[in-house]
Amino acid sequence: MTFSSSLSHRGQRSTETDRRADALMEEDVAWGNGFSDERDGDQLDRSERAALRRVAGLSTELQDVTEVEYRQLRLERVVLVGVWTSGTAEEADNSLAELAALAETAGAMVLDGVIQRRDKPDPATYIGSGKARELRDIVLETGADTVVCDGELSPGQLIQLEDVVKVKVVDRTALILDIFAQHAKSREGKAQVSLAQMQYMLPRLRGWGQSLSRQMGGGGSGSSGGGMATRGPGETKIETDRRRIREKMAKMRREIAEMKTSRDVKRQERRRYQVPSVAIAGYTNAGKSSLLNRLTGAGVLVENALFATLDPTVRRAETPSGRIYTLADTVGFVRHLPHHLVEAFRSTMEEVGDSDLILHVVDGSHPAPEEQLAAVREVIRDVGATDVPEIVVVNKADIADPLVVQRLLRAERHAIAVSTHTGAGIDELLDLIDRELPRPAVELAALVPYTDGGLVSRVHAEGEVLEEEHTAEGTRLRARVHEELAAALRPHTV
Ligand SMILES: Nc1nc2c(ncn2[C@@H]2O[C@H](COP(=O)(O)OP(=O)(O)OP(=O)(O)O)[C@@H](O)[C@H]2O)c(=O)[nH]1
Ligand SMILES: [Mg+2]
Repeated sequence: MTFSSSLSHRGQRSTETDRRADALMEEDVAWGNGFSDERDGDQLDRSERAALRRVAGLSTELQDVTEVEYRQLRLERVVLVGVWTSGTAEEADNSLAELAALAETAGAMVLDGVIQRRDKPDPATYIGSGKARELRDIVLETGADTVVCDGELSPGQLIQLEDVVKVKVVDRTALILDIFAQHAKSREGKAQVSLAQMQYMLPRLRGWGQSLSRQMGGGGSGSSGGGMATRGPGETKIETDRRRIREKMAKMRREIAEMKTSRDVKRQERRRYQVPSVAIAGYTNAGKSSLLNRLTGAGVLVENALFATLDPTVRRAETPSGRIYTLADTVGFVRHLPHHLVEAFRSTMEEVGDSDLILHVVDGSHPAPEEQLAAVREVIRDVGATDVPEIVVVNKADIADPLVVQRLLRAERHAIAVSTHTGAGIDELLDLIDRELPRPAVELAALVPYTDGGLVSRVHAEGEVLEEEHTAEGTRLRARVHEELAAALRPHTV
């Protein structure tokens, strides 16, 4: 392959897809490279991680220096395009604004965004063919190198739209997958994302026949009209690639299952000690990590980028009355979460379903907070977490329209307005958590000798002290505790 051929629009897709396909088929896909399970977000800031990612990406594709510069530029200049099929113009704008935020999170520079009103996406080119040609003009005017579509496109649509606009076309699903890949930190998170990427790419492999066959010196490369499958040696190569990806996926599923087991064990351990668990859920960028920081003082990564958090980070926290509970930060939800990702992240979300209380954080300053609440609830329903009590935490009260905050507080049965920035409402929230946490089952009275002081500390941490008095014989307690602790206290009960 000559460099000039890689500059043709076909070549662009080919080199990109070569790289992705190769990366997927390498024995060790980037996860599992020394990142431990315990890495949970406060170690690297995002620019460092992004820098790490870029270098790692280059090392697999580096062919010559000119090409490196070309690639770096290429990913960063995008034009967005959406098809507006239903709802108001404002909703359509919000959707595109969200796509812009996603693209920026992925490291792209957004140059322009266009929306087309139509009943349904065009089966051939997503937007109508006339609009596709206009889009081509915008691409030329702005010097964009990538078009990002606000939906999931079929392999055929991607290719046909690329043929018109003559730059790379990416859909929302691929974009979200890319962000997930950049941000997954734990071994399990990385494995889940890789699996989801493979699932997304498998049916799209056919369109890459050209590049794959060219790679092995097959005949298909320069021939015109070979956008879809090419026959001959390339076909065989694609079949081999498909089989290898399927094998890799099976292996990954097994490994994910094992990782899940070890996480379940940890969770059961927490259960055994009856530590109540609180999960912070909510739309991406709502302020979940900021809230975790406020409530626990943990230094978890916070930034104004979508999906800053991908792996659940679990912290120990304490209610004002001194009861211990765990507080888990979770990955942000987003509308139209690609189906594969809902599946892939099910295990992460199970944590939400398993918790005793959900703090559902919503950004009160967002133009459509109700939509975000609904989108998150849909996923919560998906993972069967509907029985878990929920507190709606309307965040960013410092910058939100007070009328919107009032509207939300009125509409939600169990809601509180806070600002993690100013700290407003946080004390009330802590009290609310204290009230909502499940009460330990056994109420008892005991006289614990001072020689057994450890037991008293446990009652404070794991149970709920109702009365306490220090007497000559020891500590006199009335408390609610869980079964196991009740058994330990039995010799001293009065
Ligand atoms: N003005 C204001 N900004 C806030 C508040 N809470 C969070 N933010 C900002 O909102 C952005 C997102 O905060 P995060 O805590 O990272 O949000 P998140 O929900 O964890 O986001 P993801 O992990 O990406 O899903 C950051 O820029 C925060 O500084 C608040 O109370 N007021
Ligand atoms: Mg976060």
